[in-house]
Order: sequence, then structure tokens, then C-alpha cells
Amino acid sequence: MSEIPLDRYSQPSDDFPFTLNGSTVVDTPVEPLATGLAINITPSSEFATLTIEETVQKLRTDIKVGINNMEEVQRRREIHGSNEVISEDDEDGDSGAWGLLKKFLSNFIEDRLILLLIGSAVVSAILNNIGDAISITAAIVIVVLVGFIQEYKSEKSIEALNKLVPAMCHLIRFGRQSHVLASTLVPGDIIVFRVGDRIPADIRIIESVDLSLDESSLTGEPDPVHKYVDPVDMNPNGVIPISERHCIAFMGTLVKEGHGKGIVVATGKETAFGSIFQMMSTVDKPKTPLQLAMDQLGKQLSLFSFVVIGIICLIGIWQGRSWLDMFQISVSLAVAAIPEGLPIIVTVTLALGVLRMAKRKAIVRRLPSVETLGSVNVICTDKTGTLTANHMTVAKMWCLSSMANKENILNIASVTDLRNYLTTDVRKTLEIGSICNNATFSVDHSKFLGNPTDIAILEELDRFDMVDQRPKFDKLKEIPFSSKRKFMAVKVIEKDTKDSLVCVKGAFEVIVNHSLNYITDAGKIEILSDKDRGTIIECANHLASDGLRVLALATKALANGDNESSLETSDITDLTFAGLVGMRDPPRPTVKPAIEQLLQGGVHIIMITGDSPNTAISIANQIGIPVVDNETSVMTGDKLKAMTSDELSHVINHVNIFARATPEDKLNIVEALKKRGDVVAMTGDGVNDAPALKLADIGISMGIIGTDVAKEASDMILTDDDFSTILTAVEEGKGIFNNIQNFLTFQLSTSIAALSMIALATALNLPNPLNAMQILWINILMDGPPAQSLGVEPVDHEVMRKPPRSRSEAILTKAVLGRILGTAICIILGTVLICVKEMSDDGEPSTRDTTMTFTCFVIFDMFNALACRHATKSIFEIGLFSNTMFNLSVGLSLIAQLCVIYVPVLQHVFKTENLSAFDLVLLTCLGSTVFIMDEIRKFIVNQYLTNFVEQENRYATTV
Ligand SMILES: Nc1ncnc2c1ncn2[C@@H]1O[C@H](COP(=O)(O)OP(=O)(O)OP(=O)(O)O)[C@@H](O)[C@H]1O
Ligand SMILES: [Ca+2]
Repeated sequence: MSEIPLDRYSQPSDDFPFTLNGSTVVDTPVEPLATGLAINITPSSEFATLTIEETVQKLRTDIKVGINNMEEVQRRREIHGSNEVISEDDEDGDSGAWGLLKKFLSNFIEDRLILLLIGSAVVSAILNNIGDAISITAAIVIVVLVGFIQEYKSEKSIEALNKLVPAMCHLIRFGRQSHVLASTLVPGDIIVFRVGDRIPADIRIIESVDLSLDESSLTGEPDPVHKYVDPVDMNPNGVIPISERHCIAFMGTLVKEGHGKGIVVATGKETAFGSIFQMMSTVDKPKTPLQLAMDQLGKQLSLFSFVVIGIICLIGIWQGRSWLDMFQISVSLAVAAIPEGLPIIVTVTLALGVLRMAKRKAIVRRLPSVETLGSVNVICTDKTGTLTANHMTVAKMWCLSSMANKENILNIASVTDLRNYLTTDVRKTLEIGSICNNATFSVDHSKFLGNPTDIAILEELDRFDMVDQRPKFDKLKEIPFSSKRKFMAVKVIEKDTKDSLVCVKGAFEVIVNHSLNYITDAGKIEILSDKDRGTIIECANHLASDGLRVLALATKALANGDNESSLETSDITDLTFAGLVGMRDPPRPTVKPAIEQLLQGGVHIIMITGDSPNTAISIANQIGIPVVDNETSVMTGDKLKAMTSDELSHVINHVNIFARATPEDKLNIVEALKKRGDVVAMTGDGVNDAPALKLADIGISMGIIGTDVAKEASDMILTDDDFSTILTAVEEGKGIFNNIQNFLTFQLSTSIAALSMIALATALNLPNPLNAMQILWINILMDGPPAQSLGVEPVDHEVMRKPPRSRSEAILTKAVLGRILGTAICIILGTVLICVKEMSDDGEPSTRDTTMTFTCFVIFDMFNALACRHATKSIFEIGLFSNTMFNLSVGLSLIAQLCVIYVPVLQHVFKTENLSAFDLVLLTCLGSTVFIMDEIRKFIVNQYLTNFVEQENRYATTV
């Protein structure tokens, strides 16, 4: 049974057609939909009208503790099934051996060519040509079997793709909260959710704080919907439409704002999403551009082959050959020449590539993205957590009064006893840092959990012999940190003294602008002069140029006893400045080499960060992002906002850093780049990043710190949040494309050679060099395992030295076509040579003659496959044994070929006879010419390329 997690790559949330025929789906049973299917009433329509108490009672659960009995959980799972949406397609497709057999048999009927072959077997039988009839039947079964196995494999690998991103949720059960797989939920479970989460089941909301959900995946309505806990009035006319169930959070929708809590009322198929999905499963999965191109190529080739075969057939009959013979040859030729396996091999190659990428920490959510990856020429990346480790430590501190200027910055890392430096302003700075803080110590993990910036401050307290100040205070209100505001503030009241104050920490520009006073080393409060402001900014910039993230800390005393829980952004004025802290977040060690390779491959890299320009430049220098000139290469968010999209696209070519940028700026950046025709990859993790991730050609989200919203909007997820994984993915993307080109070369050259040879023989009125069975055999080699194994050729790391492929570039480039024709000509000449030599003795095609010709062709083709493993590199460079699948399938094909020649039963079927060892050696020598020829071509190409690169380098050094 194949589960379809909501993340199913083939079902992007934005274009998954929940709106059928323009009308929004509403789950009333009365209205059958255009597809002829009515949607069932789902439990949420009833629960929407119940109060919280009624819901709790009905589902026998507890708001605080959740379900408190494992047996009960199991019982409910047995009744309702696991919380997964399963498509009906897969359900009956998997109903055991019978389902498989049915599928297998349907292959005989669906393929018209196979039907024709069956027809010809029947005709042979009627004409008493039993031998022929049996052989053809055997051949048909083999052909269909090979195709069937491949198709099965392709389906299996696509199913595996669907399971790559399991949905998770925060569950309360047995009185504890835990992070679990969404598939484990049962009705009655209590769930908490917050901004960025995806709703894991249909949930009756019992707590809602500023809660609004994006239900577009369900209703097609783009605006977020507010949700609250009050029940909906009963609807006398029947069922309440989905859009009016404002106390229900539906499975698959996304939390856009706020947070909440709720009781699971329906899971899996019983959810609104599930009931709609069941209908949708009949809708065709979208194909990737490459698959479409392959389909088209297949159609063109079919048409071409049909015309050629038609002509061959007519000429043959006109020449007076047996029409049954001609019919059989033509149909076999059609089976062989038409690369019907092509689309499947492409799909399998893409799917296997995606699985390989997943092992290397990049999960591609949509198949077409694999192709786009190879064309990416601009990567926009976040700094914190992607380029850097996201592990912050306080490296330096500075206070105005006790340290005066940038010469006296306190270097925390190099001081052994920090207690000696604990002046009042330093103490205040740290106190504010611990009060304005959301990190918590987890005894379970024996470390701090929360925002790395917050953690860094708490971790430093010990060395100053200080303790967390939060237990002394009651928190009244918080303005949470946001990348847009760039500060965080809390209003607290001291428990003992009832002193009320505001503590703020954030980007130094913001804090300094809102500061009126500063605190001295003796604890007095003095007016902050403009000169002082200048000094602070100078020191902050000095810290930043060292690659540190700089935060300023400030406070503001309120009236004693002020316990009103209100705090607005406008209250953050007239602050008292305390000090600066500089935090180090070291670059990930893997990033520098990755950037070097990407730059070599002509990829433009842009860092987008909320940190200050100096911090960004310093980090860029450390990891090798070129900053040619601090004026043109670095742009701040303010400057960016003042520009139009057109203006931006004119200058963006030179920009490598956007500093003090907000997630909203990312959208403008992507737009400007796309305007230039760039193929853009953009990283992101927050809810605000989603629009930019969607707009980018490849939206990349972070597996660890990313929100569900960002993941949903993205095309690819980095499970380790590491920038260098993007390189891996781009590399794989390019590699997969090359592999596809390579097996295309192999298939098409074989196909053209076979077709031309028969056409030639017919046109020249010579006997047919290959009989129907032999042609079908060649078809199996060509469409089957050897071709498939070319698709899993390991990636050659040198692909990164070539520039990104243009998106409009055809798969069959001139170079590829040249290779195909060259190879085909070589095979034809060689095989015709053998054929003519063998037939020259008596002019009649004996069994030996066709055996020789047939074996010659097969050996040629295996050498051809070997040559096709790489477009430009010698086989000895890539290693004869680097593709085990290939060696295995070619080895087995050759053994099978020997069986066909030497095993008596098969001799009968294929009309072959024993060949001498000398014959085999001769054929091998001849067959290897196609390989040798290609090696020579590669040598010449490489020679030319090296010269070219040398010239380029020489040019680069002279400039
Ligand atoms: N938890 C926090 N509390 C207060 N201020 C913070 C906090 N985190 C960051 N800042 C301040 O806001 C600035 C911008 O941080 P922000 O988190 O927006 O950067 P970012 O966009 O995450 O960085 P990047 O794009 O490199 O990942 C920082 O330079 C810092 O001064
Ligand atoms: Ca074929």
C-alpha cells in the first residue's frame, strides 16, 4: 500500500487543482462534481457545530493530558486507520499478485504493436508455420516482460520519492508533548501548532491566538482565513461549507499567523483533504518538461519509423518476397526502432537520481526540478545557518563608559577570568541580555534550546559568575524578534521591588537611533551625545568587520508598579544604551570549497543577510564569495527598497551581498534576476520567505530550522541546512542530464543502425540480414538493462567546470546528433561487411550467415554502450569498473547472446547455429572498432578543450 504524505512531490500545493472547473469544491454530498464523484460528508462538518466540551465528551479525551491510554490509541487506529491519504489507484493496484498479473496482461492489449505481433503469430500458426508462431510468441512475452519490469521499477522508485518528507506535528498524549510523525495521529489527540506549521489532520480548534490559516490548497482561496474557537451555527439546509467552518483547522492547510491548540476530529481519508484527494488521484500526474520532450521525440521517431518501415514493406512485397515474412519483419522492426522504453528510462533515471540526492541530503520535491538544477546560474543564499554553522558564541563586548573606544574592546575569548571586567555597564548589558531572552535550558538534552543568538548570551553568564535574571521578574509582554524589526523587546516587572522596565536587544543601528541616554561604569545614567553615538557606531562597525554579528542592548525604566501587559513598537524610544556584544558564528567548513566550485562553473552567488554590511563582507571574504568593491558589490536593504525592479536588474549583476535585508526583499531580488533571464535558486526558512521560494526557479528550504510553510513552498529541502549540499544537488542535476543524453545516444544509434540496415538490404534487393526474432532481441538490449544502467552512471565532478546549461537548449544537441550518426554509420558498415562476406560464398542467406550478422550487431552494440558511458571522457579515465550496474547488465547480455547462439532450444527460436571461437574473436575485434573510434573522437575533443581552457586561462591572467 503506498502512502501519500501531503508532501507528495507530484502534487504541489499551489497548482493542485482543488478548484474543479473553476468552482470551489465544497463537500456537500448533494452536489456530484464534474468528475461524476460526490464528496462524502466529513466529520469536521459535525464537529464545527459542537462546543469544546461536547467535542471533548464525544471523542472521550482530555484537553490537558490528551488520550491517556495506549490501548485506546491502538483501538482508534484500528477503526480509523493511520493518518495518511491513500490514493485509490494504488490501493487496487497493489491488491496482490492478481493486480500485478492484470497490469501485466493489459500491456499486451494496450500496445498496438504488440497486438500486431500477436496477429502475425496467429497468421503463422494458421499457415501451419508452428515454429515461427511459437518463437514470435516467446519473443513477445520477453519484450512485454522487460517493459513491464521496468515500468514496475519506475513506479516503485516514484513511490519511494513520496516517502522522503514525512509530515511531523506536536502532539499531546499521556500528559506529555512530543514531536511525532503526523501519520500516528488518531481522533481525540490534542495538537499544538504555531506559525509556519502545517495542520496534520482535521482539528477542532480549542485555543486560538491571532490564528490565521492559509487554506488555499483546499479551497483555492488565496487570502489567509481567521480561525477562532466558537462553534458554528447549525445549518438547517444541510452541511456547512468548508469555508464557513471557522473553528476547524483542516489537514494540509498552513498556519500563517499566531498559534493554537486543538482536538483531532478526523484523520486520513475522513478529512476534507482526504475525501477530495481520493477523487484527485485519478487525475494524471504532471510530467516534467524532459518527459514531455521525450514523449514528443518518441512520437516523431515513431512516425519516422512507420514511414520507413511502410516503404520497406511495400518495396519488399513489390519485389515478390513473402508478404508474411515482410509483415513480421516490419512489425518487429517497428517494435525495435521505436524507443518505447525511452520515457520510462527517463522517469527511472530522474527518480533514481532524486533518491541518490536524498542520500546526499538534498530532497527534491518535484521531479522537474532535477532538470532545472543543471541550469541554475544564480544562487541566492541566507548567511546564518546555511553558510555558517548557526552556532553563536559571544566573542567580544564593548560598553561606552568603561571601554571608551574601539581600542579597548573586551575580547572575551582570550580572557581567562572575566569577573575582573564586570563593571556596572558590562553587568547591565548581560542582565538585559538574559532578561530579553527566550532560550530555555533543557535538562533532557543538558543544553540550551532556542534561538542561537539568545543561547549565546546565556552561555556566557557563567564565566562572569552571573545567573539568569529571568526568575526575578514577571514577563508582562513581548515584542518578538523579527527579521523585519530587527530587535526584540520585553516588558517585565521585578517580583520584589515592583520595578517595571523594558529590555531591548537588536541590530545596533536600530537601538542607537532610539537611545537617549547611556549607563556609565558606575551605574549612573548620562545623556548620549552625537559624538557618543558616533563612537558606538564606529565600535559596532569595528566588531562587524571581524565577521561578528553585533547586537546592542538597552533598557528603559517605567513607572514603579506598572503591570499593564501592553507594549507597542512605538514604546521602544528614549532607551538607555548599555553595551554591544559581538557574536561569532563560524562558516561551515564545507562551504568554501563548494563556493569555489560553483564559481568555477559560472554560477553567480549572492548572500542575503539581516546582518550588517561589515559582518557580511567579512564572512564573504572568509568563504570566498568575491567582493570586488564595497560600493557596487554590497547593497543594503534600504537602498534596495528605493529601487525599481528594472533598476535593480541593471545593477544586480555586480552585487554579491545584500545586507540588512528582510525576507520581503528576497522577492524583489528574485524578480530582478528573473527579469534578466537568470535561472535562480533561492534559500529560505521562514514563513515570510515562502513567496520568494515559490517565485524562484529552485526554492530551497532548510530541513532543520525551516518551517513547514517554507518547505511547502520550496522545490528542494536541504536536510542538513548546509549550503554545500546545493552544490551536490546542482552537480547531480547536471550529471543526470548528461546520463540521459548518453543513453539517448545509445538507443538512437542502435535504432537507426537496425532500421537503416534492413532498409538498405530491402532497397538493394538483398536477403534480410536479421530475422524478426533477432530484431526483437536487439530491441530488448536497446530498451532494457544496458540502456537503463547508463542512466545510473556516477556523477563526474567535472560537470561543475562547465557553465550551466541554457534552459532552452535541446536535449539532442548537434554534438549528440553527430555522435549518434557517427556511431550508427560505423555499426552499419561493420555489420554489412560481415553480412556481405558471409553471403559471398553462395549468395543465399544460410543460418550461419544470419547468426554472424546478428552476433556482429549485438557485439557492436555492447561496445557502443561502453562508448556511451561518457560524452567526452575516455573510458579509462572514468574507470572500467565504476558502474557496476553497467558491467553487470552488459555482461549478462553477452552471456545471453552466447546462449542464443549455443543453446539448442534457443537456436531453434532465433534460427542460429554454433560459431567457432575464431568467429567470436573476429566479431569482437570488429565490434570494438565503434568503441575505438569513439575513444579517438574523445581524445581529439579533449585536446581541443584543454587548448581552449589554456587559452582562456592565459587570457584571464593577461587581463
Ligand atoms: N534573537 C534576536 N534578538 C534580537 N536581535 C536579533 C536577534 N537575532 C538577530 N538579531 C539582530 O537582527 C539582525 C538581523 O538578524 P536576522 O535574524 O534578520 O538575520 P538573518 O536574516 O537571519 O541572517 P541571515 O540572512 O544571514 O540568515 C542581527 O544582525 C542582529 O543584530
Ligand atoms: Ca524499441
